[in-house]
Parts: sequence; structure tokens; C-alpha cells
Amino acid sequence: MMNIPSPGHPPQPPAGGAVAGRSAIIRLAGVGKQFPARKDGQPVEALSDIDLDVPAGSVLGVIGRSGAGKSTLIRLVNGLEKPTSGQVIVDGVDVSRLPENKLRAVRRNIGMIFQHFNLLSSRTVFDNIALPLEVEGAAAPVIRERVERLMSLVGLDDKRSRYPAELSGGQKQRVGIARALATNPKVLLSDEATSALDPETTHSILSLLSAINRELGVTILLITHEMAVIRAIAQQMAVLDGGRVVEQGDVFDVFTRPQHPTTRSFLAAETGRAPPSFVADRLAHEDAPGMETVIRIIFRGRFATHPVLAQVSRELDIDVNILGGTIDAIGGKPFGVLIVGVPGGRDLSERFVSFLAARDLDTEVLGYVPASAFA
Ligand SMILES: Nc1ncnc2c1ncn2[C@@H]1O[C@H](COP(=O)(O)OP(=O)(O)OP(=O)(O)O)[C@@H](O)[C@H]1O
Repeated sequence: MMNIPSPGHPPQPPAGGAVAGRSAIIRLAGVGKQFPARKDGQPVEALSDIDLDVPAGSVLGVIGRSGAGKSTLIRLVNGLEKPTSGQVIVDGVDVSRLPENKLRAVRRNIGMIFQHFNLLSSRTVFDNIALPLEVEGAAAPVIRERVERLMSLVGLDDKRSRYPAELSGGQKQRVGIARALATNPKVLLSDEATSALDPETTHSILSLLSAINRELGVTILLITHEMAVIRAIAQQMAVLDGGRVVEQGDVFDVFTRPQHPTTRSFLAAETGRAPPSFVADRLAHEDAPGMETVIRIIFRGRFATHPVLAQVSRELDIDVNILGGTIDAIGGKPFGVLIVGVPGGRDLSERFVSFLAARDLDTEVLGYVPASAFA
């Protein structure tokens, strides 16, 4: 267990896959946000028709390219922006209608962490974490006790008197996380919190956020441009494109059965999905005599790669070439990607695809390679 007192609400059970049934602690309903035109320009439709529920106690990741509207979405949740239409409900309160003086109480319930940490350079680690408590007028002994616990939670006990300039990026983000938790918020908003960090530090910060979600029951809404971040920590996800949610759902489902081209293109960079270079370099778009059809197979859930491939090879009397792939898990559920070469022309490859479809396996034809290429 983490060394921190329970916040002002009961911890949720460990976050797993079954979060969809929980009530939403953040709800965006029919939200649109238009920024007025600047001189000689058009108004910007930053967000349109956004319906998004973040279940209490879950981690929901929103992915989108630059300009998709991610920051605007998060700024609507903490009331820094007002929507042009729709409602933004946080813990039962419609923040889109609150005047600034009432928003302060709501923001106490919403912690926020940033890509560039936003620490005060003239304050020590202790004093940065203490800031939100000082602002709300907490007594010095309360502040001391709380900050000590938070420093211990994020693993910075030995850095209390250091200044931000003396810390690594990962340590700075730990200060940012401790500061965000100072007022015991139910919700943590993360705006590209790991984008400035190397992969190893990213991993340790995402583990810390995961533990905070699991053990303190803090709901996390994070925005990112990296699928790997979503996969490491979120149970639910939404894909934002041109200010609209184009796909949303359980992370496992979206990763293994992406529906929208934008989601597919985000996934293209995931390991194992692209054909290995010795295949990719020879991949043609058109079929021709003597070519093998290159097919990507996605295995979901209960893993049965080899029996299926052995069966299909027997049934169709073909030798399937295994060209690449990975076996992995998302949220503890196994899934695999296999890239195979199927000889014998179009008729046989169509029968191969039908055989797998009948066993609920998804396939995609990636192109064609000369059979001789692997001799
Ligand atoms: N205050 C503003 N005034 C006018 N236009 C704005 C304002 N804030 C954002 N926009 C526009 O709204 C759109 C969405 O911007 P937003 O910053 O939300 O995207 P983003 O997905 O967070 O991008 P990035 O990943 O680059 O930060 C963009 O076209 C942006 O130029």
C-alpha cells in the first residue's frame, strides 16, 4: 500500500476492465467550443458534439494529433474555458455554468499535471507541494504533515530542500504530481505529463499514476499523442480528430479492433503491427502470379495461434509463411499480431481469410510479395 492517508472519499476497488458500469465523475454532453475569429480569419471550431463519460475511479486516455482539441477539452473540465454549447459535469457540478468565484471550490477537487511541470523555480520541493495548501489557508502543522506524506508517496523524501533546477525531469514531474494531490482531489487531469520524459522515466511516472488511481481511487483523465501511454495506464480511451471524438471504448477493444482510420494510423506505429522491413521493402499493392498474399491476423482473448494456423494449413492444403508478429497483453488480456504470407493466389487467400473470420479472428490484407523472396 502507498503511504498516504485516504482522501476525503472512499478508495475505489482496483481499477480493472469493469469500469464501464460505474457512474461518470466527469461527463461531457453535447459539448462544442468555438473560438472567435481573429482579424481576417474564420472562427475556430476546436470541439464539436463531444459526448464523453469518465467513470469514477477509472483512467481514461484521450489521444489526438496536434490541434485535435485535447488541451481545449481538458481546459473545459477544470473550467478554464467555457463551452459554446453543451454541459461539462464534474462530480455532479456543471462547471460550464459556474462563475469564477464558485469554480475555486471545484478546482480544489481537480488536480492537474503538465508536460513542462509548471513548478515555481524560486521554491523548494517542499514549498512547491505546499503551495495549494497555503493558498487555501491551511495551518502550518497540517501543511507539514500533508507535504511530508506526499513527498514520501512520490519518492522524494530526500529532495525536500532542493530547487526545481536541481532535479531531473522525472523528479520534477513527481513534484508536480504531489502538488496536484495536495488538496485531496477526486480527479487528476494530465496534460501530456510524460511527453518531455525519456522512455524509462515515462514508465516510472505512469506506474506512479497507476498506483495513485488504484490505491487512492483518484480518477485520471489524461491526454496524450502516444498510444503507448494509453496502453500502459488507461482502461478506457477516446480518439479525438478535428475536434470530434471519432472512436471511444475499452482500450483492449480499440487496440484490437480499431474502427476509425485515425485510430488505425495511431496504431500503425505499435510494435508488431507493421510488417518487418524485409517484407515491407518488397510489398506490392497489386497481386500477380507467383506472389504470396501478406495478411495481418489479430488474435484476441484466449490465445490459439498455432492450432488455428495448423488447422487452416491442413484444411486448405497450403504452407503458411510466418513473417512476423508479437504476443502481448493489454490490461491483462492477451492479444497477438501475426503477419503471414499465404501462397496460391487470390482464391486461396480469400478462403484463408474466411476460415479465420469464422473463428472470430480479424485479418487485413497488407499487400503481396514474390514467393521467391523468402526462398
Ligand atoms: N484561445 C484560442 N483562441 C483561438 N483558437 C484556439 C485557442 N485555443 C486553441 N485554439 C485552436 O483550437 C484548436 C484545438 O487546439 P488545442 O490546443 O485544444 O489542440 P491540442 O490537440 O491540444 O494540440 P497540441 O497537441 O498541439 O497541444 C486548434 O486549431 C487551435 O489553434
